[in-house]
Amino acid sequence: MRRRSTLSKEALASRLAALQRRFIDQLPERMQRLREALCPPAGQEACLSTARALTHGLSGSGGTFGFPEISDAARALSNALQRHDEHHPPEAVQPLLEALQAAVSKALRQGDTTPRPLVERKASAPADAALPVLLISADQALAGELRLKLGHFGYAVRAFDTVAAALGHAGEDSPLALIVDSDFTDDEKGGVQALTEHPFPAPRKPPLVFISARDDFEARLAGVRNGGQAYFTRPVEIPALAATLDTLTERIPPMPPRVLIIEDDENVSRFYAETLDASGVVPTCLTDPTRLAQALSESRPDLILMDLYLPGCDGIELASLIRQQDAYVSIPIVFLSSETAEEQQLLALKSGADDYLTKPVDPTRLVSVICSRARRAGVLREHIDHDSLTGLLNHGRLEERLELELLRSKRLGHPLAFAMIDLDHFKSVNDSHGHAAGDQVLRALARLLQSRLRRTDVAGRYGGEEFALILTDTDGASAQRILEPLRKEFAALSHLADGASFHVSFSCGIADFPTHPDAPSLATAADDALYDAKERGRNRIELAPSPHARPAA
Ligand SMILES: Nc1nc2c(ncn2[C@@H]2O[C@H](COP(=O)(O)OP(=O)(O)OP(=O)(O)O)[C@@H](O)[C@H]2O)c(=O)[nH]1
Repeated sequence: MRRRSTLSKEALASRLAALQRRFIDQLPERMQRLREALCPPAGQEACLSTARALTHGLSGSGGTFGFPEISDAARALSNALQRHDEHHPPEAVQPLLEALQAAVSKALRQGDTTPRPLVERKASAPADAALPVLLISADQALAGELRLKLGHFGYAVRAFDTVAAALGHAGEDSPLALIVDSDFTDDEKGGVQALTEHPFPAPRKPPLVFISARDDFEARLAGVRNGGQAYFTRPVEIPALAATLDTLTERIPPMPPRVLIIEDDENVSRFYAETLDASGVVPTCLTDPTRLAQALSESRPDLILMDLYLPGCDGIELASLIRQQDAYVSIPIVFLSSETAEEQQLLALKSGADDYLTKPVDPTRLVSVICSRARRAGVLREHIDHDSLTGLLNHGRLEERLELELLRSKRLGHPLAFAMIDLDHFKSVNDSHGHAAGDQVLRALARLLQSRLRRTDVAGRYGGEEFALILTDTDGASAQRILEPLRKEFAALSHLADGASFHVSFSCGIADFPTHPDAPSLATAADDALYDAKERGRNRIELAPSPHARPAA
């Protein structure tokens, strides 16, 4: 599995130091422009709008780069320039300009101030390591079922019937998760509490998952109070439990949250980007608000971090513009500004913003506000965008992704393959083994697709027993070669229902870009190829011919 590389503390410090250096290097030129705007050479007029923009920029960025005196002096000058005629600076401007110059000169002398403290990224569990799990349950049947079925998902379950027995072995097993089957009755409570009250006999206390026959408020609350990070009611849905274990053990690392930074000062924007990047967030910077639509559709952010003052329009207008589009109604927007007036902050929040950070923002606060909001928004979006049975992208989102990936392929001149997969004789699977067994088959295929495809590929549930795949940078023939082993592996997979074992196969149709130039023609061609695969006997993959190919004589 590919992972994002972790930026070391030293590497981040050196990148931030470089940005700070750039900020310092630009100070003389910024001051020169400010002087020209406020005290123009004889025969020229002052230009207060330019001076306001320059002082505003300095007040926002000074503190960010460790020079709060520059921010304070620039803000004082900026305030003095408000409500004055464009070409007539107030008399008080000279001492304020000199105070700013003094702060700037001090920064230039100071030169190499160290950047602020950084936040370290959390290490995650290795992707392919064996995953020991401890189970505490007095129910032998449940223990046997979990051992067998979680074993299919790569977990080695070791079961104990009491907390004391499990704790006795936890030191040697170093489990990555602990599953406790409990009904939180008075008898048992002592045992469950022992988990939280006694030091865990391993270097790291593993995440705790409760399984219970109870689904009432008191039992769920007891689960939370005893440190449970997940709660399942019996009968346990094993794939859902396995998916939760995957997340808690970080076997499948969560997608890093994406943040779009809209800030016209490139230096400041890069500072936020570097700080967030070091905390596991994927930042995209936008300095020109007129390119907002493209940035939103390409970066698909979980959160927008936006300056309140931007060239051409202000942040409040931009937030309203974003909120007026259905697709972006739920994206959290956090404003950043050196504006401390409460009235202005309230206005920003009224326009649809979710939070307001005052510049200069301490990097630790920036990371904590942005990461927690972006992660929660990401989880919410995962639920909205994904099919609840298989966890794959739903039909609507898959179509959006196809449009987006096509745009990218066109721009880069790369091929793209679109594949449609349909389970064979699935009606008879449901009829013979029951709908629940049919659902298990759908999940098994989804899991196989997720585990075998590259992270850049996209898998979705197109409809009932139909799936679709987008394989980027891949032509049709290569896609066929990639999917052939998957087809064989799936057909060889044994499914179990009521003690009986059975097999299911799938048929697949593939079409590619640029042979088929747009989303509708790709989908139609892949669907036709799928129909051919069914006609030719099922359990096979067909590649759509080029629409320009001459039919065989
Ligand atoms: N278990 C389960 N079955 C589903 C789901 N969605 C659709 N199906 C079933 O999938 C079956 C599709 O049947 P058909 O379209 O007749 O096709 P088929 O039996 O797969 O036959 P071929 O596609 O021709 O090989 C129907 O019985 C649907 O009820 C689902 O979410 N769960």
